[in-house]
Amino acid sequence: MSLLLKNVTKKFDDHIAVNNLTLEMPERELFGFLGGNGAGKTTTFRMILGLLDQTDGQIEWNGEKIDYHKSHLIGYLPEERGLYPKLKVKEQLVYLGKLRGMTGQSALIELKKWLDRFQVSHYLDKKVEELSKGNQQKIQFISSVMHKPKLLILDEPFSGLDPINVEMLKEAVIDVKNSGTSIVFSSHQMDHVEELCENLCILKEGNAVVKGNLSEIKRSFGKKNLIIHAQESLDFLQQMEGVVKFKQVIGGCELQIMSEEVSQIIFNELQGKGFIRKFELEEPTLNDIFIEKVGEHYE
Ligand SMILES: Nc1ncnc2c1ncn2[C@@H]1O[C@H](COP(=O)(O)OP(=O)(O)OP(=O)(O)O)[C@@H](O)[C@H]1O
Repeated sequence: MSLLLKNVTKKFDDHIAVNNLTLEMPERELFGFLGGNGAGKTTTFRMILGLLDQTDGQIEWNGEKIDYHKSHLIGYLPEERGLYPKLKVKEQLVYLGKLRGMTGQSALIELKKWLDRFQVSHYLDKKVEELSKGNQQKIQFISSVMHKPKLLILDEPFSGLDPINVEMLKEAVIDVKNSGTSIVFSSHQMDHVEELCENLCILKEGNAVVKGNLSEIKRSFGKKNLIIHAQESLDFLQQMEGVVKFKQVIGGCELQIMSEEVSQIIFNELQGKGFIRKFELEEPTLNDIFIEKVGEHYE
């Protein structure tokens, strides 16, 4: 059951929010969807779910159009979190579970299981407005997965969470994937995508500027990172051919180089100088790729 987007375009009046996007997202995988603010991620999600009509192109999941309101097989964590503040967690999530085809009893069992897992069992009878933003997000996540969807769309699931809760949610997302759910998620945090996804797409102003398998994307990027620690200044390296970026760090420098061959030339240059403590060649990070392709800095 893979998700297929074929030449999908969305226009808002004259503005093209998503431009001729073609993607195949493999089933039972975590697929990363990246892009700067306003790149078109949420618009794409809303089109996948049938909450917004595309201007052009086709979107199919298992060969069919998705209607989020009718399908019990879909889960969605929207960017603008949408729980009712005045309702208690229990009444609200049991109600939402029933909308997704669960019995009241099975919804309550699942809810308790998840609350327990997230170490917030005592929130069962609390009103949503009494919970912190991060804890509200955990509840919203539970509402998107408790009916065991086959396709799960998470719009920036980790935003606003502290590092401990980020780890907790990451583990939950991996478990949901391992239980057979296909997951698409957006994030501005490259390290999360790097850690979780095999395949991804980077959008820039509605266009896919990078897409495919993460390892292949890194390999085909060509440029590498080189970390050198030395006792003496390495400033002279910035003048060398093939050095794209040079950054001084404590104890040495970090370079971006055109190719692996350049590291050999630098290695030869430094040989015999006798003051090198560390010489490490690394693949580019997703952050490096994002900065080059989108032209903005993300940490
Ligand atoms: N209902 C709408 N009417 C008009 N323009 C819209 C509408 N929804 C989105 N847009 C425009 O479409 C573009 C894509 O927006 P979208 O919300 O999909 O971006 P995003 O990648 O999710 O951004 P962010 O990371 O900031 O959440 C933006 O230029 C936005 O202003």
